[in-house]
Amino acid sequence: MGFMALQKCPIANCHLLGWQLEASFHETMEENEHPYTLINVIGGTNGVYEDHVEFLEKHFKLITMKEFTENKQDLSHKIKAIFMWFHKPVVDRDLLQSLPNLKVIANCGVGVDHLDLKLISSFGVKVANTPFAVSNPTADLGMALMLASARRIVEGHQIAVSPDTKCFMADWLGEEINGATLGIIGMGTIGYKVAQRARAFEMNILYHNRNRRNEADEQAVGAVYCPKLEDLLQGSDFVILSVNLSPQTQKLIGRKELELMKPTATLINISRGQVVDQDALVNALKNGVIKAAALDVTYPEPLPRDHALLHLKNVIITPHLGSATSKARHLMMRNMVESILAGVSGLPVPNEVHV
Ligand SMILES: O=CC(=O)O
Repeated sequence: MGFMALQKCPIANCHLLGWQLEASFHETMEENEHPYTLINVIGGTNGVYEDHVEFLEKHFKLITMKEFTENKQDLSHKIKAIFMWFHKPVVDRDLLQSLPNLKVIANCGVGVDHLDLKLISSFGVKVANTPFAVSNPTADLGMALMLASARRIVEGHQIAVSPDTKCFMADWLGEEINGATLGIIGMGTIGYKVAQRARAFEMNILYHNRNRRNEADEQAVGAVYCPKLEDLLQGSDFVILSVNLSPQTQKLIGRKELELMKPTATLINISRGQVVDQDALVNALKNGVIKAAALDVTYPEPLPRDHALLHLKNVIITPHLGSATSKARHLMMRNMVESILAGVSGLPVPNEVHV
């Protein structure tokens, strides 16, 4: 059944890895031994696919947080892995202390800012994430937000469907991204994939990153390194944020940075809401300091319904859709399953996140 579930998965190039791990896992498993996995919620409506649940259930007894909380004494020694789907369950010192045989936490998505990696590692537990599954769809979404904002697609839709619309306006204009300058803050895998896409749209590309990319990478997308963030902010028509959230990137874009941007510029955020000082952003958008913002992430998510960002005409907000494609979600699940199988078998954990 597990292998059938693998075959159903559309991500063909992962079959072998999954199968190998499955086979080696069996070799290390005692007859009838079942490592337990703590899983927060299962069921299609929560985005956990039934075929992957079947696959997990072949190897693990799945325990929900509710079951665990109700029967801690019996279960705590048996649990070897945590399947963390969209930041749940919350992993804190109390939970780690109550799971002495925990080996691995498989986290969906790339961001691990919700995990205390040092604390987890001090318990001898490994963490894995799913960076490759999310990078293409997140970069796509960055482009989609940039285009939607530049071409006023959301406003256009509202006009097209409004019962008050009698005729379409010839003077209702947006901007072209072709020939414009895109500043990419955070040139990791996602940032680089944004650059590849922007290159195809014939944009000029500036980037700012902790480390400069090698010359071949820069040349392949025509990206110019800006060691100083100010230079990127001053020179860009669109600024996209694709950094990890860390103490260094918290409120990286505040009032001072927004004031350095062109009054015609648009800020796009596909990283984490906390990278932007939202009060400063609201002021900048209200006062014409920058032209517009397109945000896939906010702080908190969702924003309170009376939050100013929800009521500004020059803002587009999507509900954290970066990895929200069926292809990405399947691949995330598969990668998590692979990491759990490896972690409980004492094999090197694919996509391990190091402290
Ligand atoms: O937010 C999405 C992720 O962390 O992958």
